[in-house]
Amino acid sequence: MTPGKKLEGLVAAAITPMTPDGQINLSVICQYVDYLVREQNVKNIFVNGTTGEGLSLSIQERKQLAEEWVRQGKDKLDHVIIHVGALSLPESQDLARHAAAIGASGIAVIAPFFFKPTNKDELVAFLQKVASEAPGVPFYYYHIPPLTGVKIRVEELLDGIREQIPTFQGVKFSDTDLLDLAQCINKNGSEQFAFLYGVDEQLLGALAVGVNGAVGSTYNYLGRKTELMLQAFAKPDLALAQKYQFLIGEFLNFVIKLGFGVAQTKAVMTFVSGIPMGPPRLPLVNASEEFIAKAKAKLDSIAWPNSD
Ligand SMILES: CC(=O)N[C@@H]([C@@H](O)[C@H](O)[C@H](O)CO)[C@@H](O)CC(=O)C(=O)O
Repeated sequence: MTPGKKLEGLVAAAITPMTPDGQINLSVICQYVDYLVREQNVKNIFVNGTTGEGLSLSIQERKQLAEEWVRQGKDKLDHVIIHVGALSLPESQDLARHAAAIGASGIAVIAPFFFKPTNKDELVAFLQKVASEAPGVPFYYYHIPPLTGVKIRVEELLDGIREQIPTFQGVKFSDTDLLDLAQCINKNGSEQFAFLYGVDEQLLGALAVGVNGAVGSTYNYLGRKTELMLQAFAKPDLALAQKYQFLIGEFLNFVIKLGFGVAQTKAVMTFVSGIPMGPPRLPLVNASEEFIAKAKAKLDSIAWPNSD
C-alpha cells in the first residue's frame, strides 16, 4: 500500500466472497487481489461497503475481511479503504479503531439509516465520533441517499468539515445529483479533497464536473474498459470516452432491466473472473440462471473499441 498517495482513479467496491453455505470465504481474497491488479489494472479497493454486503455482516466478519484485504493488498494495492459505518456508534468506533490498528489506508462511514440524522450538525457529530477513534487515518464520507434515505446535501456537509474532522479526506458520492457534486468541487476544489463517484453508468458526467476517480461494483470486471474511458477523457478524446460510457451503459441498462443488485454483481464477477464469489446473504437471493445466461451473452456481444 502507498501511504500518503492521494486516492484517485478507479476503486473496486469489493464483493464479499462467500462459501456455498453462506460463510465469508477469505481463502479467495489473495486470488481476487491478483485478478484486480493483473486483469483489471485496479489497485484500490473499498471493503465492506454496499457491494461487500458490509451491513449484512457481523462485526467479527467485517474485521476478518478487513484484515485479509490489508494483508493480501499490502504489497500489491495502493489503497485499502475500509467502510466502518454501522447503525450503532460504538460498533462503528470499534471498527474504526480496528481499521487503524491493522494499517488500513482510509476509513469511510455511511450515514446511519434507521434513526437518521435530520440535519448536517447531527450527521457531522456522528461522523466526528467515529473519525476521532482513528486520528491518523484518512476519513471519507460515504454518501448513498438511495439506500440510506439520508439526503443531507454534501455541499452543506463539507462547509467547515475540517474544523470538526481534521482527517476528512473526501467523499464517496453515490448519488445522481450532479448539481450537489459539482458545487462540492466548485467550492472546495478537487485538490483539497478526493471526490469519488459511485454511479458507474454515468461516470463520464461526473468526470466532466471534476471528480478525482470512482468507487463502484463494475470496476471489478470492467476496470480495464473504464480505465480506457478515463484515459480518453484525459487526452481529451470525448468521442472515444463517450463510446466507452455508452457501451458500459448498454450493459448496465440491459442488466438493470432484468433486475440488478449485489447478488447479480456476484454472479457476473464469478463468470468474468472465474473466482467463485458464492451466494449473497439473505435477504438477498442468488441471481437466476436465466439472468446469468443473458448477462453473459450481453457482455460477450459488446464490441469494445480497441478491444484486446
Ligand atoms: C447502489 C450501488 O450498489 N451502487 C454501486 C454502483 O457501483 C452500482 O453497482 C453501479 O453503478 C451499477 O448500478 C456503488 O456505488 C456501491 C459501492 O461503491 C459500494 O459497494 O460501496
